[in-house]
Amino acid sequence: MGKWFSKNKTLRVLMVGLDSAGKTTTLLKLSKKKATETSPTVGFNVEEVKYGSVKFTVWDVGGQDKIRPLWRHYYEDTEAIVFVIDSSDRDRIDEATKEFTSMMTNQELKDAIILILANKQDLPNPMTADEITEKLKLSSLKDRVWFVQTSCAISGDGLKEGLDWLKAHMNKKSKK
Ligand SMILES: Nc1nc2c(ncn2[C@@H]2O[C@H](COP(=O)(O)OP(=O)(O)OP(=O)(O)O)[C@@H](O)[C@H]2O)c(=O)[nH]1
Ligand SMILES: [Mg+2]
Repeated sequence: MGKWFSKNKTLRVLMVGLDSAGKTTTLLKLSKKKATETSPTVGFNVEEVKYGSVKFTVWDVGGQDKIRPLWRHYYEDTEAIVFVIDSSDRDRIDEATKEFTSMMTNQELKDAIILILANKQDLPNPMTADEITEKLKLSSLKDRVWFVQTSCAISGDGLKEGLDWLKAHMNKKSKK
């Protein structure tokens, strides 16, 4: 139990999802860096995000299809996955589901909690949290702790709620 109760625990968070979902924009917003125009991530970005008494180390990995095989190199010791979705992109939700489902079979991630960010809620007619829950087949996941949070990475709407959820559930996990 020791490490979970230590005061200054840093939580390792891995942020993945299809290209252009809004991962880097989310990271910039969380780290309060000046939001600049992002370009597609080739490789990764990492930032320490301080949130109240908790520190998160957030890894943001590029999501273009050719570099998705690199995601797995970041799995080790990941305590939380943040899977970011462009909620306005109905054409690519099946592709997102495929990547998500395949990730879920990886043993290294079996204990990681899962926050889905249903991002780009500011665009017209976005998929709702319920629709995304259904598309990603989240209810069929066994023994996983997951949650869908709607967000807009540009305004920051929903990001605080996402961090609150991560914080609450990582603590809960520790009390098992
Ligand atoms: N309208 C809107 N646009 C967003 C939002 N989040 C990100 N974007 C835009 O979407 C585009 C892609 O955002 P990125 O953060 O670079 O996407 P990414 O997931 O890091 O993409 P890769 O690095 O290629 O994997 C940029 O033009 C962002 O400004 C959002 O919540 N709403
Ligand atoms: Mg990026």
